[in-house]
Parts: sequence; structure tokens; C-alpha cells
Amino acid sequence: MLNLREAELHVLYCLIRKPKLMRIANVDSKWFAGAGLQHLIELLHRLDGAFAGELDLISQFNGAYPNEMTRQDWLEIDNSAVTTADYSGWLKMVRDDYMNQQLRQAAFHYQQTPTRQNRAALESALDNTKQDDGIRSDVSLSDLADVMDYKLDHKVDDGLQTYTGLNDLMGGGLRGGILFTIGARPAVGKSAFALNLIHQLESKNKAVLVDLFSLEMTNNENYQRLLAMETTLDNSKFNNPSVQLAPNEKLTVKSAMERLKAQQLYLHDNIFFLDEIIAKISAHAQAAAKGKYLAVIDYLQLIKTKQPNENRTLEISSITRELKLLTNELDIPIILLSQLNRQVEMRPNKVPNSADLRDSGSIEQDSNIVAFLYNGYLECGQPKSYRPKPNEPRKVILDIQKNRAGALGRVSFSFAANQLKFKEVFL
Ligand SMILES: Nc1ncnc2c1ncn2[C@@H]1O[C@H](COP(=O)(O)OP(=O)(O)OP(=O)(O)O)[C@@H](O)[C@H]1O
Repeated sequence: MLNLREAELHVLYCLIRKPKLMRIANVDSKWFAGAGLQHLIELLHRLDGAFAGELDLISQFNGAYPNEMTRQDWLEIDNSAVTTADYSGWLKMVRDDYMNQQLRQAAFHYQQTPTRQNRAALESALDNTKQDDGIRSDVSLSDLADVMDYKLDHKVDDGLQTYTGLNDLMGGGLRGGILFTIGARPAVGKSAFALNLIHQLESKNKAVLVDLFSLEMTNNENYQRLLAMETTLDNSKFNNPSVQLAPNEKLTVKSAMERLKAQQLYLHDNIFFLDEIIAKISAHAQAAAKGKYLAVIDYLQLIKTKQPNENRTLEISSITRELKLLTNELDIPIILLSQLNRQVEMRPNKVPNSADLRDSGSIEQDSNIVAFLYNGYLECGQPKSYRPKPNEPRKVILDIQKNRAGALGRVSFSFAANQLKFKEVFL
């Protein structure tokens, strides 16, 4: 996670290269730490772009404020080497930190000396934190060109890797800003598939933080499923492991438990309200390193809201809207599982489509990617549904039918239901 000092340096790096950024939002010198950075902001305000590059700025600064900034300070700013696309986010961080600091100080003074005057100061500090900061991320084509320029010379993050076929269709992996909805009929294995995706992601990417909101299964059930996947032991043996597991299997389980401990996976079986889900996601996403966070919600139709709407379609629309906005705001991917209505059972080929997403068309509208999971296999590239046989691995297709920034296509899996394990089938 970016620290405050880095955010300050990034803001200055951008302002020195693009002084016009000063005009898109107020930049107050008070928000910055230390006389050097504060005076540099004041000088940038006064010059309003009238300097010929960084060297000229340094010489004007040294003339006005001798010995306030060392060569090392300037080098630190230079080392930022960022694009200006995230300027508003860094400025906001610097501003918010200052406002919160003022609020803490005012609260401390009021607690020590609860006078009317100190109370007014506290109220005003609180008002300041709530005020619209006017910091907007207006992005011009020239800003976007900067970003593309940067990407032409630097390899950008591929996103979070999961199954190979899925990575290919997504043109990389799971990236920020993606709401990925997976719909399936009950018992096809969508909860199990979500756990498998997380498992893939934890094994193929370093230091990823994942939140799994499971609104229908307990943490214990999910943990047992994780152990079954990790050990390839029958899931039912974990119901009474002391009796049902052989001594060598217990050793296998213990080492699987150790491996799982290393993962930053948080299971939540007691959070049902949308605003609580959002609060948890916001806290963890901001604590995680950039590009290293994923939230999975199992499943949409069980999410509750504090202002329930009699019209469930409208309520579901507001939930998917909020989740979509959250992916953009925090620049994170969210995987949202969804039930399908029964119509799909009536169709001869039993291949689901967007019309089967229960409760609302907003699910398709708000999602960047919509995929369906169903029992089936590919024959000459075409999906064939089938009825799985007991005690045999099932054939399952993940069918991507909407993909805003990538290809449509299908990925085939073999699903060992007793181990809850999905293996990709390469055709
Ligand atoms: N020990 C086991 N042996 C055989 N099959 C099992 C075992 N444990 C789980 N399963 C099967 O694996 C599948 C797991 O489904 P999962 O709970 O992930 O489905 P889902 O699509 O999320 O459905 P729902 O919405 O009903 O929960 C189910 O079909 C279940 O019957």
C-alpha cells in the first residue's frame, strides 16, 4: 500500500511535469509535510507554469528558499516516475490525511479541555472532512496518451491469474474494475467453482488478499471444502475426521492445513447486508497491495439491503450497480455468483443465457463479464448438455457470454464433486 510520503512525492512529480494540474483542483501547501514541500507548492502556485523545466524550477526554489530542499529531496521526487493518470487519487490521499489529522487534534483538545470554543473547533474540523474536496479525476486525451506512452515502454501487470483458458479469454487475468458474474443452476457447483478459482489464484499469484462472502455456507463447510480440494480426499470424510480419516490421510491433511495458513483468504459467513460487505471490501482492498485483491460473493440473490424494496428487481439492480461502482472506485475485481431461474431447464439444450439470470437484467448490464456454469462438454466446438453420472467426474463448461474487454468463449472442466475439485480440460 502506498504511504503518505510516496503520495506527496507523486503529486509533486506530476505538478512539476504538468503544472496545469494545479488548476483542476485546489492544492493547499498546508497538506504537505515539512517546510520544503510546502514552499515548493507555494512556488508552483506563484509561477503558474512559468518555469523552463525542473532544473529552472530548482534554481528558482533555491533562490527563494536557500537550503530548504537537498539534492536527495529532489531525487526522491524524480524517483516517483509515475504517469499523471492517478494524480487525483494521490492528491486526495494527501488532502484526506491532513483533514483527518486536524480532526484528531481537535478531538484531543476538546477531550482535554471541553470548552465551547474547542467544541466549535472540533465541529469545524469534522465539517472540513465531510466537505466536497473538489478533486475530480478529469482525464484528457493527453493524460490518456501519457498512460499509453508508459505502457508502450513498460510491461503492465497482467492481472490475477487463474485457469489458463480463462486468462486467455480475459487477455491476461482478473484486473481492477471488473465485475465478473457467474450464473448457474443449484448444485452444478458454482460455490465449489468459486473456491477453485480462489485456490488457483492463491497458487499462481503472490501475496493476494481474498475475501469470500459466503451467504449460504458456513466458514467450517468452506474450510472443509478447501481441505478436500487441497488433499483430493473425499469431502464427506471431514464431517468426522478423527474416525473417517486414516492415519496417513491425517498427515496429508495437516500439511494441507499448513499450506492454507500461508494464504490471505478471509471467509465471511456472517455478513449479509450490502453496506457491510462494501465496508469490509473497502477496508481490505485498501490494505492490500495494488492489483492484489479479490472479493468473491456467493451469491447475489441472498444479499440483503438496509432499505429493502418490495420490488426485488429494483433492489437487485441497486446491488449490482453499487458493486460495479465499487470495482471502479477501488480498482479491484469482484466475482459475483448468481442463481438462474428455472427456464433453462425447459429448453432442449439446457444451455443458460442472460435471460436466465434471476431477478434482473441489471446483472448483465452492470457486469463486465458474464459467464454460465453448466453440466456439459464441447463437441466440434458446440456445447452439449448432459446428465452427470454418480461417482464419475462431471463434465462442466464455463461459458463466457459477455466480455466487455475480451473474447467470448468456453472453458471445459472436469469436476470431481466428492473432492470439490475443478480441473481444466485442454481440448
Ligand atoms: N462428498 C461428496 N460426494 C459427491 N458429491 C458431492 C460431495 N460433496 C459435494 N458434492 C456435490 O458437489 C456439488 C457442489 O455444489 P455447490 O454447493 O458448489 O453447488 P452450487 O452450484 O453452489 O449450488 P447451491 O446454490 O445449491 O449451493 C453438488 O452437486 C454436491 O452434491
